[in-house]
Amino acid sequence: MTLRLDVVTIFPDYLAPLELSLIGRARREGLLEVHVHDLRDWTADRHRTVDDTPYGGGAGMVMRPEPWGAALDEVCRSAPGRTPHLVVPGPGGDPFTQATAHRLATQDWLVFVCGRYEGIDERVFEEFGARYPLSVLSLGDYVLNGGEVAVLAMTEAVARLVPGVIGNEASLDEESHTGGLLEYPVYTKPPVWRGREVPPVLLSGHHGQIAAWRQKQRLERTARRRPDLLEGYLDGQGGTAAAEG
Ligand SMILES: Nc1ncccc1[N+](=O)[O-]
Repeated sequence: MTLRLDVVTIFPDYLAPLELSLIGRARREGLLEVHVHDLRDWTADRHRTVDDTPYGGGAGMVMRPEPWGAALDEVCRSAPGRTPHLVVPGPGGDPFTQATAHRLATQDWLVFVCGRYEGIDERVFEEFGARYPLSVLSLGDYVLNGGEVAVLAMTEAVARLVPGVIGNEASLDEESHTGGLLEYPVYTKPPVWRGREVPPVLLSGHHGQIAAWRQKQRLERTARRRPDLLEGYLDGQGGTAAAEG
């Protein structure tokens, strides 16, 4: 079944890049179905108000529950036979990792809820979290002004895992975070550039030596930049990988 993505946002133009390149072609080829909705279409007042002052005081504005309720009631019923998995990007969410991307890529329908301002009235999450699977996910420990940028990142990470979306599936196997290590350095022509040579092993034609060199590079690079990942990888390998060097 084609993966369907719906996005509800007050800045639909922010999601225009989903029309381009990888995602755009996948949509045209029917591998993906993407619908972007303007939350303001579900407001009832002349000013199309989506926010209001926070109960309990404090700075900023909170997104009102009524427009979200009306929007998600309609959007979550727009694909009979499918169950929507709601995804709420937010700085307080569970970490969005490559494993998360793989998990979401197995769903057949993701509905992204893009909050702005200081967030969305909590009762929206209670209401829809009681009816559908709902995940609050974060790209990282920093604060963006809203969920749209995160949705672009998450949809790209998920969509490229859908079979057929990227031409060369083999390249998915050796990327960063596949298998728990960072990727090895890559080189192409010319063999010498500004006096800098390509590592000779890569020109040797010895595939076993090349694979060993690449694995060593992945371990060294991960140890240097992401020791946290290395720990997880070694646990998975029973801690022998480091000993092998
Ligand atoms: N970090 C974030 N800040 C605001 C909205 C969403 C976010 N995120 O990472 O998904």
